[in-house]
Formats: sequence, C-alpha cells, structure tokens
Amino acid sequence: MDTSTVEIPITVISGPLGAGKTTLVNRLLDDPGGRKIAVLVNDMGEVNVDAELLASETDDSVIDLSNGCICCQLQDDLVTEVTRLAEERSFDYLVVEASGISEPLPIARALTEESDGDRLPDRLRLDTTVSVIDAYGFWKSFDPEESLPDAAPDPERPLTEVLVEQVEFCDVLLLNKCDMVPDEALNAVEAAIRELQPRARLHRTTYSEIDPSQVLDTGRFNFQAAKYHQGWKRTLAGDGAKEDHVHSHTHDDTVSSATAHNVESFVYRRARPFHPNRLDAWLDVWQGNVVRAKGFAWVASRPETVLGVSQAGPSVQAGPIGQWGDEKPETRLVFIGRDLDEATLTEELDECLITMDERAEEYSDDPFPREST
Ligand SMILES: Nc1nc2c(ncn2[C@@H]2O[C@H](COP(=O)(O)OP(=O)(O)OP(=O)(O)O)[C@@H](O)[C@H]2O)c(=O)[nH]1
Repeated sequence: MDTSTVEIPITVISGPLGAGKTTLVNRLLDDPGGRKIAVLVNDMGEVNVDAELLASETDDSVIDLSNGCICCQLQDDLVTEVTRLAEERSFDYLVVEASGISEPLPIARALTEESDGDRLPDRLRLDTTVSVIDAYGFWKSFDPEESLPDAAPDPERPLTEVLVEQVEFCDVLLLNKCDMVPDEALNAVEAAIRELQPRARLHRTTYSEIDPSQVLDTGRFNFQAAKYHQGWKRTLAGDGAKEDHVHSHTHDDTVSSATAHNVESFVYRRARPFHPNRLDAWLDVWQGNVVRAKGFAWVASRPETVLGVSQAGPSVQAGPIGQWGDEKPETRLVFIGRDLDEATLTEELDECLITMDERAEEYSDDPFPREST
C-alpha cells in the first residue's frame, strides 16, 4: 500500500506541568488501540526530560522538540517536524505532547488551515485536542476555604493564565489525579471547570487511565467551536452580546451543578469609560474568589481603543486588542468564580469609572501598554 496518501490524524495533549501528560502518552504507547503511533514531545529545556522518560520504554516512535515552546518560538519547527515525520516514517497516528506552559490554541492554529501559511500536508489532520488537568492543583489554587489537605511536598501551583487557557480550549478534558481529591471537592472542581469549558468531553481519571478511543480518532476537533465555546464567551453571549452563535448553547445540567457548588458568573457592563489610572490601580489589588475574568474595557484615555482584560488567579493582563470602530464602546467584563461577591466587585469597578467632572480631563499618563498584548 502507498502510505504517502493515508490520512494521519493528530492528537495534541496539553496541560500544566506535572498534570499527567507523560503518563497518558506512556499509556497510549503501551496500548495505542491497534494503531501505529508516533509521539512528538515538546519540552522547554535543552534536555527533553519527557522524551527521555518515554524513549526509555520505546523505540524510535518518540521524537523530541526541545529548547522552546511549540505554541510560540517553535511553531514553525512544529509544522516542519510534523511534515518531515510524515514523509520519513511510517505511522498512522501522531500524538503531540505540548510543554506544560504551551497554550493549545496557537498550536491548533498552526496545525490547521487557520494558520496563514497552511503548510501542513493535506493528509495530516488535527483530530483531537486533549487537556490533562491536575484536579488537586486546580482546586488548591482557588479553594477559598482551603478544604483540601496539603500534599507533600506542597506544590506551589498558582492558577495561571495558561492553565485556564488549557481548560478553555480543548475537545477532551481529563480531570486527572482524582485519587488525591475527595468526591465532594471533585464535584466542585468539575462544576468550576464546566463553567470555564462547557463543550469538551470530560473524564475523571487517575494516572491518566482512559480508553485510547476517547483521546485518539475522536473526530471532535473543530477550531471555530473550540474557540467560541469558551465559558467566558458563552457568558458574554448569554448577556446579550453579539456572538449569537454561542447563545444557542445551553447546559442545564452543568448550570445546576455550578449552582450547587456556588460556582457562578456575572457580566459587568457599563457604557461609561474607566479612568485609566483608577482602573490600573484596581487591577493591581482586587480580590474575590475569581477563577477567571475576561472581556473588553472602554478607557477614557483611549476612547477609540478596545482594552482587553484577562485575569486568571494572580495573573492580570490589560492592553489594547483593537478598535471599537462602528461599535458603540461599552465595557463588558465576565467574572467566573466561587462564592463571588458581585456587589463588591461591581461597586469597586464603578468607582473606577470617570465622573462627570473628569470628562474633559486630559489623560497624559495612561498606564496601559500601547502595543497589543
Ligand atoms: N497521585 C497521582 N499521581 C499522578 C497521577 N497521574 C500522574 N501522576 C504522577 O504525577 C507526576 C507527573 O506526571 P507526568 O505524567 O510526568 O506529568 P506531565 O504533565 O507530563 O508533567 P510535565 O512533563 O512536567 O509537564 C508523576 O510522578 C506521575 O506519576 C494521578 O492520577 N495521581
């Protein structure tokens, strides 16, 4: 058979450091469900520790791509390497293990027609994006009551922007390390994750144990769906914003689960701009059980510019992401969290809005970056 025309599906595995990605890949190498798989492993260091962990068990089916991150510096290398692999080796399924700090969306973009170049051979097809999330680490990072016992050694795992993006952008989500979290807390973790990620198929796992058919050849990848069904966009859409195609997506079962665990979300909307310095100062200090805040802000110093605001745990970013153009400027910020104090957050944000007296003021010391973030 001429193998050069056989289609090769790709599964990309993302997830934070230590969540169980390599454990999953080892399982797939042990039991690929009748497929001949190749694995491309990305690690940030000069020495690809993950590839070594895997390669010790296997032959030449593990290829490493080290010293950089495939979602940013190594995007071109990823496409080149994947193409070269398909030309030089014989396999029928490709698994890509991203580094713990990789964002899945740019990787998916590089591997699909969404990328400018579209240089990937036609027979390579992104089939599934999987995120492996450490249930214990996730809960620890935002549990307001500190109800989980510390694991030894205590892992310092802040809820980072990248982790939230790994939850938000995937087709299949493995909620791993379930052995470390009591059932009641697991239900709450799942409710929070569902609020961030309503679309993915979610599996609770221990040591990444999963039937290979749930992560290989699922056919679930759809760039537009993955991009637009992120929880914060759904919440904005539900609030009457313009992404109507998201609006139709409802999850009554998850809404009730969220309610049962006090996971909630609200949208802060105002048609009056922020005072840039007050908003900037507030973004530095605000608190309040928020897992995720994201959206668009209107700032008086740059009335024509859309300021993107993105928070996950301790990380807050704000910077220009475009122009309002013909759209009426309006701040729309989604807050997702547990036991949210909507009244206090709203009051504090309202105090950052410009007052009538300030309308004519010049804002020469605008604190936000000029370049896109
Ligand atoms: N208790 C427990 N430990 C697990 C589980 N899954 C993986 N581990 C352990 O967690 C550690 C990290 O697992 P890996 O599979 O290497 O995680 P990773 O996501 O590849 O980590 P990086 O390559 O550092 O990003 C290893 O010691 C695993 O044995 C689980 O479900 N429960």
